[in-house]
Amino acid sequence: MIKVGIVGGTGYTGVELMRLLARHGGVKLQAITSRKEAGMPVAEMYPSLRGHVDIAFSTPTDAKLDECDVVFFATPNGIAMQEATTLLEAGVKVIDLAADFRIKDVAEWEKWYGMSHASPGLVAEAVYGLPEVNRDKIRTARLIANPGCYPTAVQLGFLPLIEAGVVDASSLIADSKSGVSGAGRKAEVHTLLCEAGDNFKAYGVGGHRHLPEIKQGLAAAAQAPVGLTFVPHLTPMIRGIHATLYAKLTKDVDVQALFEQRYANERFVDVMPAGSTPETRSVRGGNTCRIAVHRPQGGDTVVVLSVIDNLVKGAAGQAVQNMNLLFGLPEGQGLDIVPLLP
Ligand SMILES: NC(=O)C1=CN([C@@H]2O[C@H](COP(=O)(O)OP(=O)(O)OC[C@H]3O[C@@H](n4cnc5c(N)ncnc54)[C@H](OP(=O)(O)O)[C@@H]3O)[C@@H](O)[C@H]2O)C=CC1
Ligand SMILES: CC(=O)N[C@@H](CCC(=O)OP(=O)(O)O)C(=O)O
Repeated sequence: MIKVGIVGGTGYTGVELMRLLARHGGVKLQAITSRKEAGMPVAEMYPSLRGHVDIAFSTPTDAKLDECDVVFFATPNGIAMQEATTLLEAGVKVIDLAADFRIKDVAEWEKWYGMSHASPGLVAEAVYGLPEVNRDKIRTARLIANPGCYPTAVQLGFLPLIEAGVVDASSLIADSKSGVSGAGRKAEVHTLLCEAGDNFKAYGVGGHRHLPEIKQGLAAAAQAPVGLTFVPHLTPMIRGIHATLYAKLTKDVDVQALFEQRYANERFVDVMPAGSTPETRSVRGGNTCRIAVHRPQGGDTVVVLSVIDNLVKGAAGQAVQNMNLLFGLPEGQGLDIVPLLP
């Protein structure tokens, strides 16, 4: 059994990790931290986990994380970078669900995240945990930078076109919408029901911190810099990301065949039949990224529709997928979930 620790167990990605790991079969939840709820049984705070998780939250200092085989950081940005070195030196693998190790250019990371990096020396070693791109590197890594939610949906949607070199990579557009759980469980005015319910708005139009992350991944695929306009929106749903992606074709290709070939062996990317429109509810609670590709009126604009559950393929599910790869387990273990409908 792999001994697992979770730092930040009271948040939405933390409780989602527990939901997935409780039915995984190959792990033992050894320690789950909370500063505010230390001492409280996990299942008392989250009755959905009654009968599945029988330990209590402990403080990060009491948690004996160095006795784990792997520690997930389901914490705000800036926490894992302070703790990772000690854990790695103790032989513990680290999966950071936050952004501390995602951007290879440390100065660029510091600019977007507004803080100094505490472990710049680890950034080069960290492997960006998008299995559909970096599977072999993930298998041998010690430190995983789990991708952001928007970056997962947007990169998986653009990658077949960029890798094949069939679009103008200087003028990509990603029009993306997220459910409110993407903002986490902390209390904030903009996520109150009366603010976010029955409402729809763009934010971060002038620049969102996921922009450099997406551009880094797409530039690696293009082997050249890319130009991207990325506009996120907050939608009045709890879970889900819907990314509508636009690119200009530079070659007349069968885009449906291109996507089907690229993802033929990818268990967690589903390319729908031509003409389909994926819905966020078709992936709710599951680890699948569901994609449809269109060429409206047969023109040279390709439109990709990409949906994920932000808490699963966009966070905790992808983190479990990465853990499975790190420990040589079947990649889909614990992730064979049929989404919840309606
Ligand atoms: N929500 C989403 O859809 C996605 C989130 N992410 C990223 O995952 C991370 C977690 O997100 P989410 O679960 O939504 O966040 P939440 O705000 O819901 O939870 C954050 C957790 O971190 C703990 N925490 C906060 N500060 C510290 C600290 N200084 N030291 C230790 N623990 C701390 C909190 O518990 P306590 O205060 O009790 O210690 C809480 O359990 C974030 O970095 C987020 O950006 C990534 C992709 C998608
Ligand atoms: C709806 C909402 O607020 N979403 C968050 C992004 C989700 C997230 O958790 O950011 P990381 O992936 O970088 O960790 C935001 O836009 O800030």
